Amino acid sequence: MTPATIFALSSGSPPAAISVIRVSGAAAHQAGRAFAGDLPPARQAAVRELRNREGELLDEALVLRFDGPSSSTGEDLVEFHCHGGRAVVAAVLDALGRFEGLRGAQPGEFTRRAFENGRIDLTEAEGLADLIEAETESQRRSALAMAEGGLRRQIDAWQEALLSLSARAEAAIDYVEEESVDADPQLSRDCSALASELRSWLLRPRSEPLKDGIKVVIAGPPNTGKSSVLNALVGQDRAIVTDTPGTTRDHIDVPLSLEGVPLRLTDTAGLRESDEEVERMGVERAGRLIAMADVLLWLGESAAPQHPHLIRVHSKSDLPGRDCAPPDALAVSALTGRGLSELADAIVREARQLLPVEGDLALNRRQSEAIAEAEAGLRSASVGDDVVLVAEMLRRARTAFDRLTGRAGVEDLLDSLFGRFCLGK
Ligand SMILES: Nc1nc2c(c(=O)[nH]1)N(C=O)[C@@H](CNc1ccc(C(=O)N[C@@H](CCC(=O)O)C(=O)O)cc1)CN2
Ligand SMILES: Nc1nc2c(ncn2[C@@H]2O[C@H](COP(=O)(O)OP(=O)(O)OP(=O)(O)O)[C@@H](O)[C@H]2O)c(=O)[nH]1
Ligand SMILES: [Mg+2]
Repeated sequence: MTPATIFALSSGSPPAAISVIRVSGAAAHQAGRAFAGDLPPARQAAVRELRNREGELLDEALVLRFDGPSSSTGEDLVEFHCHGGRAVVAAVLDALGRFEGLRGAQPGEFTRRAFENGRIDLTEAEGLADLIEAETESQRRSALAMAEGGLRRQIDAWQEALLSLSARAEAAIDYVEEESVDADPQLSRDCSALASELRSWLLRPRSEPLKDGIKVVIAGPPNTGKSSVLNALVGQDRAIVTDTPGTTRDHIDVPLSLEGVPLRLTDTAGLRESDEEVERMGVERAGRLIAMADVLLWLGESAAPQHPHLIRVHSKSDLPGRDCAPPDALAVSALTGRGLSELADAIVREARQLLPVEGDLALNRRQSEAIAEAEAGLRSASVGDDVVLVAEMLRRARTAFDRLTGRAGVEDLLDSLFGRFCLGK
């Protein structure tokens, strides 16, 4: 059965200067012609009057036609670039809904069709979802590399290598018609080499920190100026500042992008023994947050906790007698702004070490798990002494890659992936 023809507003919510409405599916061209009079040649834009069934003019719009399979969905597709007024968009969507065989699209349904029609694989669809959610430069670059097939091409190369390993194993089986056939040592070595290549990919930083932000926690004794440093870095009065020690209780979380590096800054309660219950709870939380910090900013003179990414801050350096910072600390004043840009630089430097290297593809959890599965198959194949088992292990690795690209066994995850998209994508 041919899938329904779907339509949706693909651009942001009106009012807007222009709104793009897309129609994809077997009935798209017919509906487009009925709506716009006629359609321009494929991949060319033309201005058309859009009229409803009664002949009433709804809008003057730029119209684009794409002929499947050469379209983003792989189906026949029409785009209307309308004036972006609320009523215009509502009238155009309403008119489209009246055409036979057309229905409103679900979120992500255009992309899902692109996947189902083989225009993109699952890793590219994941990249597109991340691209639409990207808020920083590094997120954008990383998502785009995935969306335009960076990982897919790599997987294709691995699949090809696997296929030739499998062919060698199968050939050995066919050659000797015995129950058990000794493995070929060269084949074992080649399996092991491919397994090691996969391992090197698994050892790289993952993509999640790029999306969620590196956790930068500001901690230290009470009244050392932690909340003031947070406010100064963010450039906004987010945390309450008073001269009373113990002001901050609940932690304050602020997303922040510095030089395209995504961060989550957290201000915590000043650490001290307290008889007061709320403060004690705050201090407890601070302890947990310090333990989970990716980067720790430590304010105060007392011994800092052990941390692999520690930045010591000598705060209030504008005050008399606090002019000079210890050699391992940065002199900062939230009041005058002294040292703030050095502090920002230091944070960015530490955070970068925890993020994927620019230009390297970073894997998400699902992708890592599939590659780990393929690696396990290859490792077993490399130590297998019976070539029948070796062939079986290589098949297991191939299946893992098929799941990674969405060629097999992924029905369960399609709804959750495509549900991440906005309507019209
Ligand atoms: N107006 C508009 N802008 C858009 C999109 C869109 O659908 N409409 N896109 C939506 O994702 C993105 C662009 N991606 C696209 C990907 C493939 C094709 C496409 O027609 N591909 C054909 C033909 C390639 C060619 O020869 O130029 C193909 O691959 O066969 C179009 C857009 C972002 N901007
Ligand atoms: N002169 C000067 N005063 C500062 C500076 N930073 C903070 N202060 C003052 O120090 C006091 C405490 O600042 P906060 O930022 O609330 O300190 P805190 O570490 O968050 O304190 P708690 O939340 O109680 O742990 C306030 O009176 C601030 O105005 C600074 O750079 N220079
Ligand atoms: Mg505070």
